[in-house]
Amino acid sequence: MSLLAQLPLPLDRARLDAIVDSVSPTAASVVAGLAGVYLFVRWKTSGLDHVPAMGPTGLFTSYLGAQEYLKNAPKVVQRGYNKYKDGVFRVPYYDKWVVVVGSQRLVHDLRTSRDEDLSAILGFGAIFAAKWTLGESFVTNDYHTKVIQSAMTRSISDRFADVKDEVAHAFRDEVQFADGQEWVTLPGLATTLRVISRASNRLFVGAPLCRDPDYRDLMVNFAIGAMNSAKKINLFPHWLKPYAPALPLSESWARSSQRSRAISSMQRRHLGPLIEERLRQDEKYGPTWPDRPNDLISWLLEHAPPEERNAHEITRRMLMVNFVAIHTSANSFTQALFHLAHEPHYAGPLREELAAAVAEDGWTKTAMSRCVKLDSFLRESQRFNGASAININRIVVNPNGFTFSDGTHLPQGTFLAAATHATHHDGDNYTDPDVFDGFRFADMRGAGEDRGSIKLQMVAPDVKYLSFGLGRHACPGRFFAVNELKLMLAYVLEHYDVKLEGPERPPTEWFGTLAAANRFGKVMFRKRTDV
Ligand code: HEM
Repeated sequence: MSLLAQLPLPLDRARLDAIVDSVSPTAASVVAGLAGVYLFVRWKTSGLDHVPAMGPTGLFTSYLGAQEYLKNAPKVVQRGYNKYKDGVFRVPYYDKWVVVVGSQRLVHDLRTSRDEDLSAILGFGAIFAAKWTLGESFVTNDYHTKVIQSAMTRSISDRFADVKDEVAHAFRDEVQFADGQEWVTLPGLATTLRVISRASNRLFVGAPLCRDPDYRDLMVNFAIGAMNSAKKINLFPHWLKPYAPALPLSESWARSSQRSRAISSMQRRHLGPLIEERLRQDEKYGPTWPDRPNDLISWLLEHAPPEERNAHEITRRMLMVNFVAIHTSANSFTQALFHLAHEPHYAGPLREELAAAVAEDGWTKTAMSRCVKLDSFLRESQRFNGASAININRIVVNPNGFTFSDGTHLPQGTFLAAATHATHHDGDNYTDPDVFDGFRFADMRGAGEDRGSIKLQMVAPDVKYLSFGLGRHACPGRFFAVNELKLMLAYVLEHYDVKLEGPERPPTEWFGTLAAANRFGKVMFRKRTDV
């Protein structure tokens, strides 16, 4: 059976067969020859023979392992973790072996590693096939990360009221009741995506643009297109990746012409005039003119290298930031919403806590940080569901390789990651790890001084809680994300009762290593009468 024929995805078989049939015998021999050389080189040069493998390691048989991994990534990682929890093991991808770090001591080595040894941005770039989905500059200059860490995080308090206002408007627009209708049923993920995109963009570009349906659709479609394309491009070996976007197997969106069109539409129809006006004012008055908007456009312009201080490149950066912000947050919120709808008994204590915090501090960031149960509920949902079987993706860039504190050595070019899902479901780390316990972290924080401690808060990564990564490259957007998610859940709790249509919580959907909230899961909303 050919390798293409073995791809286990929802690919259109008829189209696939047509492509294979249309290839001439000469072209087929050339491709087969190249593939043979590639496989041989890949097999000989991985330099990972000392790392135990999950699945066959033969020249061709490792692809069967890759097929199995694509279908059952969390199970394969779990098997490796059960066996090699104190060390490392490797799992087969179609284009490489990935070394998975199980041991907490070695995960700590990841946390403290230097960029000269392990590259996070190259790891991130590989996962999202950034070269073909977001553009090369995402990897070559990640100044947007510094912007998020500094100006954006500093502005959360100042812009809190705006984001709260947008959350309220967005939910009111989404959850519409006909006359006399008691319950309204909505798709969880799609509804959340629209609310998150508005709330985030209230911070990024302000109103009314954040509400413009055309702007929102361009942003969300870019994010969805990039994600879907990355998943498919990563099924191809490195040498075929440049051609992958042109094949009918991958999203037409990933072709550079389509991507350029998406960026141009956003620039022409929405962001271009705003950015150009901002540049004109900056030129005239310097970067501190009165009423200069405190938003992402201003922050990016302050930090962009000179060659990127133009409408096209800033538009591209805005799309990149939306890409990293929207999917992750929407996924996290939808999972938490499914939990609340599945177990509505959590609503009472959460509402009580919220009412007390708001009575004390009003609708502020300080009030949100008082909501220990709300924080715990969201953190537990991220622990329980996660977004990936493995994360903290790194690539060894030091030509001398990377050596862990237990002496395990990995050569330059090795791709590695931590066993997030298995760590989150390890009975040594959490009591009853496979049970969703919304107030788990609130209970762990206790009632004394530790209650206010940052240690078990949602924003605080540690070796047992890896949803935001770890170390210097831990998610810089997490401070904003957590406040936004709390505001959204707080709004839902205050204004609606929620429940599911059926008895089962919509199961998480897996694509290879990536986990996502169920696309088809629905949530029912009822207006609360006592507010
Ligand atoms: C619940 C929502 C979110 C989750 C679960 C999440 C998760 C993550 C994870 C796992 C990483 C990789 C960390 C590592 O490798 O150690 C990451 C990196 C990153 N995230 Fe988030 N994220 C979220 C929201 C956001 C938001 C709202 C933004 C921007 C406003 C953002 C911007 C970024 C950026 C720029 C990086 C790359 C950091 C670097 O390479 O140094 N994220 N995120």
